[in-house]
Amino acid sequence: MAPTIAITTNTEPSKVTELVLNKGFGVKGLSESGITCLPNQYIQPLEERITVSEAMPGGSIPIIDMSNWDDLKMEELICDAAEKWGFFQIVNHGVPIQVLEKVQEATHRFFGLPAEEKNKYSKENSVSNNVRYGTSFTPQAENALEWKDYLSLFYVSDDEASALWPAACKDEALEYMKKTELVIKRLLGVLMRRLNVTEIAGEKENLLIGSKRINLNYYPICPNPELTVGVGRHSDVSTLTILLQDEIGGLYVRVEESDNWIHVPPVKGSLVINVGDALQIMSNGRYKSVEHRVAANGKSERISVPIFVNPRPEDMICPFPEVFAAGGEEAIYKKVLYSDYVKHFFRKAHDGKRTVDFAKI
Ligand SMILES: COc1cc(/C=C/C(=O)SCCNC(=O)CCNC(=O)[C@H](O)C(C)(C)COP(=O)(O)OP(=O)(O)OC[C@H]2O[C@@H](n3cnc4c(N)ncnc43)[C@H](O)[C@@H]2OP(=O)(O)O)ccc1O
Ligand SMILES: O=C(O)CCC(=O)C(=O)O
Ligand SMILES: [Fe+2]
Repeated sequence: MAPTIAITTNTEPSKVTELVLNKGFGVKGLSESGITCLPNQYIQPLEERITVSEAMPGGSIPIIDMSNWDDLKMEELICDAAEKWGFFQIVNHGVPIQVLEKVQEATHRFFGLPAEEKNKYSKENSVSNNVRYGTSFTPQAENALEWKDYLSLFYVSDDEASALWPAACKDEALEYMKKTELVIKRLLGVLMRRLNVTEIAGEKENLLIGSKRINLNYYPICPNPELTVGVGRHSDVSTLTILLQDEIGGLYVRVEESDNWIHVPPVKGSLVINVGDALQIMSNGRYKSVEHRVAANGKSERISVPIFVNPRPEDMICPFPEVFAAGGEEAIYKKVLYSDYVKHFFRKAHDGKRTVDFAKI
């Protein structure tokens, strides 16, 4: 049910916070309350807004067909894309389309629940830190809020997921995680070969795929999309992110340290893959964890479902020794405890690539 309070640009910030955060309506509740203009705390500074003029026309991140695993050309395309763009899309990846559609339906089902149901999983109310319903990114640290609600699920075991994840989405989220396991291992196998890492087992397996987090992102219709963002510029802190987006579009990726951004067009049945900070660190900067952001939309709601594949929280991460096999290359990142790295990321507002400076020598 939509909240009954009338919200305008000048509604007292505390009233907006009460509704969105404390009562758990999220920005979805704001959007459905009938607001016709954006409350002040969502207005982003000019330099953070997404303008079409910055978007590079014509260019595109690679779309890679994965139907033939023995194809050496495919391996080259994957590694080249991870080095140059940090982003690519995959098609014919082996994850059944029904699994993708079901997790999208489940995402709509979860966000369609009444606010008091969703709010049982807020930071304050959730029985576990591994299940969290929230809004924006880090509302307590942000000067301007972002137009997004999310549910974040940290995977520990099937039993824990069964017991703690919301019934509206747990089976579908788990199935999506399971059915993407093979393609994740294959992608990492390919990426590791170029770094002279021949086997993903033992410690390497922990460092590359030791933990997983799945987020369900919901971007409601926004009354002034040009004044705010769905997600601000950031790079993921994962090893690799597997992202399922719907048909709406709005994800932009920074082009090689320029001020240009490129749109990632929705391709039915595809998955968007991006390198995260942990892999940038472990590859000593060879693979790029690239800034990306999401525009708000004035006409349609949008959902996306990223799986963040990560080291385990207790792992120390640093460049793999194999990367230096050829000699002559110096380490540019030091050893950091992965959970310290993630906490550093979560405790500040989105600020683009500066998170990785935390691990710079
Ligand atoms: C939300 O919008 C987002 C999210 C993203 C995410 C991009 C990613 O790459 S996520 C992948 C991150 N990697 C992992 O989760 C695996 C490793 N996990 C860990 O190290 C730990 O589980 C932990 C995440 C550090 C949490 O450990 P815990 O001991 O429970 O620590 P806390 O003290 O409770 O939390 C630390 C700090 O982080 C905040 N936080 C925790 N979980 C989340 C979450 N799911 N979403 C947002 N924030 C979270 C928590 O509030 C704490 O901050 P305080 O200020 O309260 O101390 C990309 C873009 C987006 O827009
Ligand atoms: O919604 C999207 O397309 C991307 C979301 C994202 O970057 C994230 O959740 O880390
Ligand atoms: Fe991201």
